[in-house]
Amino acid sequence: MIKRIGVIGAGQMGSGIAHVCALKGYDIRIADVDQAHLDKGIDAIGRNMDRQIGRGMIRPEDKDSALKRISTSTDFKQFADCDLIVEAATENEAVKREIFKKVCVDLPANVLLATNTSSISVTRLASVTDRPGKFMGMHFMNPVPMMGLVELIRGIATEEETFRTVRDVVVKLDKKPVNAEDFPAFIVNRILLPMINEAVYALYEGVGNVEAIDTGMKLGANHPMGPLELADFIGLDTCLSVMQVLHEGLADSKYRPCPLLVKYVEAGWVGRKVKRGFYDYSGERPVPTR
Ligand SMILES: NC(=O)c1ccc[n+]([C@@H]2O[C@H](COP(=O)([O-])OP(=O)(O)OC[C@H]3O[C@@H](n4cnc5c(N)ncnc54)[C@H](O)[C@@H]3O)[C@@H](O)[C@H]2O)c1
Repeated sequence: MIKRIGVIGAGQMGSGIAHVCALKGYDIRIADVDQAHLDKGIDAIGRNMDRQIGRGMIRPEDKDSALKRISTSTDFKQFADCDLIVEAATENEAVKREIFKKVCVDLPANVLLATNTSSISVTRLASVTDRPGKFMGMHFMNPVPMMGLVELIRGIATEEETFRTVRDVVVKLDKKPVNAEDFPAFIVNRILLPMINEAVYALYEGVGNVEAIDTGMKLGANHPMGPLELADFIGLDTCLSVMQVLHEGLADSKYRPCPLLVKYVEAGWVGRKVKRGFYDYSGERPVPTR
């Protein structure tokens, strides 16, 4: 039975996961590289809960009790009394491998580990831990409080009990679990990210400008967000990492990341989180950059 959940990474996904788990009564411990990232994550949780209060989805007292259930530290030792740890750090395999090696030091053997990776092999990440049987993929969607789906991915060694326990948590969070096999980018991003990459190619080749491409897909395909707006929301660094995993993992040129996407990431224009991506977010309204 899971009561206490550790979250590694206080970015948009880690803070979202902590948010929904705390509202459902789980005690939460969050870690990040420094206190500034942790404080930013806690601020985001508070702001997003205020938005839910404004929409009548939760009560102010729900926010207060959920925030009291969350603690933060840069030290992984805080996870010693957790039942499950969900890793939601930067989408970079080397970073995640280091985290999983480090978190296993002195961690009680019964603690389950999950990764929120968008694309990286769950089996490979599990292999650096001391407990591949107690490891699996738990892929939440962004923004976590709004999105109803969680992809569940078994690594080759994942034990049935691990899978059932993590699945129960997802159901308790009122999210719909779907099972995906451990192939690069699983189901949702295998389909979504090549579409986003294609939109960047359309921009790169001058088929349309940012506004035309996003309006085209919103009104022409009934998508709630245009692909470039969505890319900025996901984070262009994450989009590029997923395309690289698809390209390398499936060895098919159809997944080649668009050079313009690479350039934006090289420039540090990684989307909404830095106020600059395919749109400029520094003013009151997003302004297309091309
Ligand atoms: N952005 C999305 O739409 C989305 C959706 C689903 C899954 N994901 C996945 O979730 C994960 C996080 O993505 P995000 O969008 O929250 O990224 P983000 O850039 O918003 O946050 C990443 C956080 O990880 C922290 N971090 C980096 N190295 C760390 C370390 N060694 N120890 C502890 N913390 C560390 C960073 O400081 C940062 O706060 C990635 O694996 C990503 O692929 C993202």
